[in-house]
Amino acid sequence: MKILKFGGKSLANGKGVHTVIDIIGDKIKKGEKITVVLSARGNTTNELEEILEKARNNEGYQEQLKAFKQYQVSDFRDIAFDEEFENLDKLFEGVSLLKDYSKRIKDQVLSYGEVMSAKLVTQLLQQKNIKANYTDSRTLIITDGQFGDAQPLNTLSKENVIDHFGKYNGSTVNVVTGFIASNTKNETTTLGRNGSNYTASLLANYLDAEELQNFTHVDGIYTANPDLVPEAKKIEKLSFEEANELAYFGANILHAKTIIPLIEKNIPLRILNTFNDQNNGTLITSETNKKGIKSLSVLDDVALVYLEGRGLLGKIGIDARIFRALAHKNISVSIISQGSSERGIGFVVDADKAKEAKVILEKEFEVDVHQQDVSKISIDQEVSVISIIGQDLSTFHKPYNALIKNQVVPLLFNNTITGKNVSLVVKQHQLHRALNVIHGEIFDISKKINIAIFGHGLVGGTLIDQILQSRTQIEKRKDINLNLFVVANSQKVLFDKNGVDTEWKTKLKEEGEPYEVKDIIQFAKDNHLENLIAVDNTASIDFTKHYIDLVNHGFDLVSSNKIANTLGFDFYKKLRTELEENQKQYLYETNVGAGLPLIDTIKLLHLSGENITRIKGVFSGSLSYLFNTFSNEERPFSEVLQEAIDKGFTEPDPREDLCGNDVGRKLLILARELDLCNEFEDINIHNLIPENLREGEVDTFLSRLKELDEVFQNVKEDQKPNHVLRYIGDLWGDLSQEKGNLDVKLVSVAQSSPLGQVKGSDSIFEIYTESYGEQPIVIQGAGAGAAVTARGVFGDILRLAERG
Ligand SMILES: NC(=O)C1=CN([C@@H]2O[C@H](COP(=O)(O)OP(=O)(O)OC[C@H]3O[C@@H](n4cnc5c(N)ncnc54)[C@H](O)[C@@H]3O)[C@@H](O)[C@H]2O)C=CC1
Ligand SMILES: N[C@@H](CC=O)C(=O)O
Repeated sequence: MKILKFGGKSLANGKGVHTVIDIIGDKIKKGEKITVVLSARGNTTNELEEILEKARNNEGYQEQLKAFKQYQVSDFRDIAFDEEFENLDKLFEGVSLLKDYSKRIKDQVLSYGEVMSAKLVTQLLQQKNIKANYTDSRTLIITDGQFGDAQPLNTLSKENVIDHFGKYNGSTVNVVTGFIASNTKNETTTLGRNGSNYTASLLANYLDAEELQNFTHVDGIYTANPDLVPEAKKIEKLSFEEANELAYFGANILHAKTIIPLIEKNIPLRILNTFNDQNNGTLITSETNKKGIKSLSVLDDVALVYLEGRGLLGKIGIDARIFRALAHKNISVSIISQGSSERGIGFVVDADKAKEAKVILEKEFEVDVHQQDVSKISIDQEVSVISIIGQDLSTFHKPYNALIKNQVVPLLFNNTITGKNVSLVVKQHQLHRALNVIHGEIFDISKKINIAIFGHGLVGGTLIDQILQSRTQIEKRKDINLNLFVVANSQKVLFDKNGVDTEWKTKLKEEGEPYEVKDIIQFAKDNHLENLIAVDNTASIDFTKHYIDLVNHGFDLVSSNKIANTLGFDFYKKLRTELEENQKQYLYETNVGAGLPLIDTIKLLHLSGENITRIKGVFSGSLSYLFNTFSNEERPFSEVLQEAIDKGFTEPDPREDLCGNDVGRKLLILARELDLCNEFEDINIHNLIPENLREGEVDTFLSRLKELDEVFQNVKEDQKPNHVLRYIGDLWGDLSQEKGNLDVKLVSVAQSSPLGQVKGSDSIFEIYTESYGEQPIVIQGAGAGAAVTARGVFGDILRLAERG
């Protein structure tokens, strides 16, 4: 025989009950032998509890009671619950007169939920000519007298069940009330919340059932609650042991006690979806699967209790006193953690017991507090417990590190020695993010990286397109899901927590809204987004002022913008301190040489102790293009300059290139990589712009480019034969001192020299070191351009994503 158990949501008005009747009908038609166990319908139990509370508090419960009755019959006009309604009326009236109720009365009130549910389904089955027998479990399951959480007396209950099914179970379906039972005085008791599952597993055990099918409103057990973790996946198979852990740690689809009667008889449990007949659900059996981590589960109605004191050190019996005092008041403790110094112990209790627990402990340790042996007994109500079921401690560093990187620092953690489970207590407001971070880290699914792009001009716009084009491939190859949740310019932002698509430009125009950077931080927080990266593709000094705030709110930084690295040395240091404190990273490979691997190379050489003695070269892609072309071709300077601008080689304001600032910045960035403390003012810069063109709007400057022609034609003609112009950066001097010499200048070099040979928009960097002597390491290649720069920024994003 199979036991079919249907939960409240499966039995709700509308599609619910009728689908249940169809499922039962189909099974009967196929000749399957079944017993049906039912919960109360929809929200019935909660409603009854609320009405009871209102009755006690004299709050006027009549209206809610009326609506409750209507709900029970509204979809079924020919079903009468006169007797049940009359009894409920009397009970509530009594409670409102007494202004109080006992647990015994509460059990009586709640029992009507299951009674009406089972009566209704029995009658509906009978109307379909299916032989059904309403079975009140109070005549079968006998318990102790603990109202609200009664324990079954197995021998008696088993006898009753076998006897009943012996009499009534031929071709008739017994429709049994879940959750309710009775004590030996024939008073109604209940088996605790989710007790219907327990009823079903007790029946399965007593009747040696072939399978227990638990019909719910979800497709099975997931790797995490899909409401909190969108990437959660259904688990096909679980062992009883794992299911037991899940049940304990809050997967309320299972009742903790449910599993034990099934394990005893090795009866498989299948979790199914009433509303999806196409799915096999999750099968729970005694078979263990060695594959590892199974699921994340959450307890969120809990509080953390913490007892601390120097005088506890080495004192015997402290823990015993804590647990005895709490047990005495029936307060159950879970997740315990104690430091080896024994100076403090933290543990978790149900949230509604926390204050009581504190009072009990304050009383128990009154003398110890007085003697200053105990300094603090505190509670934190705003916590949740996450349990990683199947987590081995040997790989626990992965989710743990990911949490820290995402600014979730667990308050406490503990593991089981035999099972593979680790539980973490986290702040409640961090639960959502923590779950997604751990889930992304431990399961075989892609890790989501949430990226905010600031600036979508030449570089930023190209980057967005490159990411959107490659993200599917990257997800396949690297299990990394690049989610662009923000695209912003200086005026507007487009938010999409699921990631913008190729229509981002139009959407930003039409749906973009004015913003401040703090709105983006708040959006990430509100949507519990993890693995955050802010990408700066602006040329704005204003935006760099937000770097520290972003870092403090959990963002890593990637930047093509050179400004932040070339502001005052104090800011440079402060940013790095904040990054270190927050365990965040800042990557800016494109700051020098666009997509060329220059900064990384310099960093590695320096870190490995290689003494860099000089760095020299053509640092600017735009000025390289300008002087390479101008030196070799007989064309006006302004025409070639306009070409460099049109090709996207120059800064948004090309005067930044021509005045030498851009090369100066690059030189300073490299100097600072070598731990030199130079400031921007230390750079000797040869400004190429005649003084009369330096001030004013960029458009005015662009309209006067021709005024540069004569100046540069003269410079070109003043050179020695076979010489060409190059605009170079040079970092030299004793680089072991606090500061180096930084020069930016226009030089004339022999065409046959390495610098003279540079072509197109190539940059060339000669790195002189002690080991390499006179022969420098040379890095050469495209030093500017939107595509190569965006690719470099993309590389930095992937580096961060992989480091996780
Ligand atoms: N073009 C190249 O070859 C290379 C450029 N870079 C750097 O890349 C950065 C971007 O350059 P382009 O794309 O050429 O500039 P662009 O002028 O085309 O784009 C800049 C974007 O930033 C936005 N923006 C400006 N201020 C902002 C703010 N406060 N907040 C948000 N957005 C803001 C603008 O609305 C615009 O969308 C610059 O810092 C440049 O130095 C770095 C290496 C090479
Ligand atoms: N304007 C810059 C762009 C790269 O940093 C250059 O020309 O090199």
